[in-house]
Formats: sequence, C-alpha cells, structure tokens
Amino acid sequence: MIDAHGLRKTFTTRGRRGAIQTVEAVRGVDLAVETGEIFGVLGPNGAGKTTTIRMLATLIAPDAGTATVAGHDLLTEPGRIRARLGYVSQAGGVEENTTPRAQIMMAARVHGLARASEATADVLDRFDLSEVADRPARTLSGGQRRRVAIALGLVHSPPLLFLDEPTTGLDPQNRANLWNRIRELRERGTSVLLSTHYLDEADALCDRLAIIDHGLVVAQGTPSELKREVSGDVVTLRVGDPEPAAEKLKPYARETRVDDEVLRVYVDDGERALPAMLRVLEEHGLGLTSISLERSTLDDVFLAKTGRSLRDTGAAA
Ligand SMILES: Nc1ncnc2c1ncn2[C@@H]1O[C@H](COP(=O)(O)OP(=O)(O)OP(=O)(O)O)[C@@H](O)[C@H]1O
Repeated sequence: MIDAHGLRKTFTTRGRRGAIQTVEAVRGVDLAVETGEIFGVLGPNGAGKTTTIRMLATLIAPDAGTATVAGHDLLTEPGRIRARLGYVSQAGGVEENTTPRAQIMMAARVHGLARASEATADVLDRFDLSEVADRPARTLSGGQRRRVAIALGLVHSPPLLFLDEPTTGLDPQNRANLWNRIRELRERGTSVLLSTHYLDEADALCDRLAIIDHGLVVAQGTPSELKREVSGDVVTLRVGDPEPAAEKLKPYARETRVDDEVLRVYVDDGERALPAMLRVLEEHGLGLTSISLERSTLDDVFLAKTGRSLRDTGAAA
C-alpha cells in the first residue's frame, strides 16, 4: 500500500530578528506498509512523524525521495493518490458550530459521492454517532469529536487512512474504544497508517511499526520482532536447587544467571518457552516455588536504538 524510499524534508523559517533557521524534520525515511495492516509510526515529539505522514498524504512535497502510495507515484500522480486516501490531522478539522451530519455530508459531496446522505448515515452509524449527529459539534465530548474527525476522513471509503496521533488527549476508555474502531477498519480491509508517541498503543494496536527519531527510522518490524531483536524476555524462577535447574534449562535460554536462590533465564520469547521450561523442571523433580515472566517493551527497543528512553523524552507511555 505504501513503499517509500529516502523521503526528506527540511523547513526553512525566519526567526524573530530575520535570521534564517532550517530544521531537518525528515532526513531519509524508508517505509513499507502492506495492504490491510495497521502500521504505526512511533516516536517522541518533534521526531518527524507528522511531516512524514503529510508527505505521504500528498499535503506537502518531499525535498527528496520517492514513494508509491495506494498504487500511484507520489511525485507524479498526487491527485490520484488523494482520491484513494483519508487523512485525519491531529487537530481533526471538525467545525465547532456545524453538526457532524452536515460536515460529513459536505465531505461526501466534495468527494463526489452519488449517495452522499446514505454514505453519511452509514459512517455515522459505524462510529456510534447517529444520536449526536444533529447537534453542533461544540456540544460533543472529546471522544465523540475524535470519532467525527475520523468519520470525515472515511466517508468516501478510501482503501488507505492516515491518522495523526488519533488518541492523544483521550481518556483510557475512549482510547480503548477508538482502538476497537481502528481494528474494525482493518477487518473491512482498510490499511491504516497512524502516528503515536504512546508505547502501549504501538504495541497493542499496530501490526507493524517504524520507530522514528530525529527524522530517521531507527527500527521497523512487528512489535514482537522488534522486542525479540533487542532484548528478549526474562523468566525469573525460585527453585530449591538453582544450579542444576539452570543446567537443564540452558537449551531454552540465551543465557542463565543464578543469584542466591533466584534463577534468571533470558529467552527470546517467554510466552512460548514457559510451558516447555515447566515440563523440564517437573520431569527432573526440581521443586519450583515461584515463577514470573517479564517481557521486554518497545521502550527497551527505543533505548537500545537511540540510547535514551522514550518515556524520558517527555512522550507519555
Ligand atoms: N512548517 C514547519 N516549519 C518549520 N518547522 C517545522 C514545520 N513543521 C514541522 N517542523 C519542525 O520539524 C520537526 C518535526 O516536526 P513533526 O511535526 O513532523 O514532528 P512529530 O514527530 O509529528 O511531533 P509531535 O509528536 O510533537 O507532533 C520539529 O522540529 C518541528 O518543529
């Protein structure tokens, strides 16, 4: 759905005293998004997420690089791409004094839909907005307003939807609700590219993701691939005699470590290794008092790739 190579964008602005400042917002981004997946661009504030999305959505022209988006060339066929995508900005583009129905209907007409009112009613229904559809948008809750913004981007049923930080500022319940709506989109075959600075969102919602920092992709893959690559999981066991237990568990481990009565087993995929490890301990009569599994997080990946924690960059986790 998206295949981008070497995208770059530098902004030039004039400071207060007229001095020219340049910001290299995106410094060579490669991205590949498959059809029908939820792809996340994860990074701290200012990493270049919005700029990347805006280039792929044909809203700003890249300084360098090439991309195919929804089957068309970004540089030579932006109009064709535009007809096949939906774009929801961070601000959302919802007009306070107009009703959701009127705004969505207008968007449907702009897209030239023959059955604009049916398409509007359908998208309002899918996003659980029918009951509030005829009130001015300013009277809606934050979660409802965000759903209106997404409905606006979706009324023409595009195969590709861009969502720029869709859940920022929402409470946990509204975030979970929106995650489910986004999953439903995937089930209908829509490809979704979203940006986020939430680690848990990237982990729980995205099929694959690119971690971006200072305008560069520092890692790309499924959440579990990325986590496995950098650190794997740790199984901590308390056993009567840890040394022989460590010996028996070596075939399952990258590394084992014994500290007093505690045995730590470093594995690639803890969830898979755990049943086999338990079987081995039982077979050899190595009495187990407790066992716990600590999984690595995407923050461990960010730390390994950039030398700092995403939590410490000021981004909420
Ligand atoms: N129009 C612009 N003019 C000048 N600088 C810009 C412009 N747009 C973005 N930038 C700068 O480019 C860098 C990347 O910004 P961008 O908005 O792409 O980051 P982001 O990862 O989306 O951040 P956030 O999570 O805060 O939205 C930042 O340093 C930003 O200040």
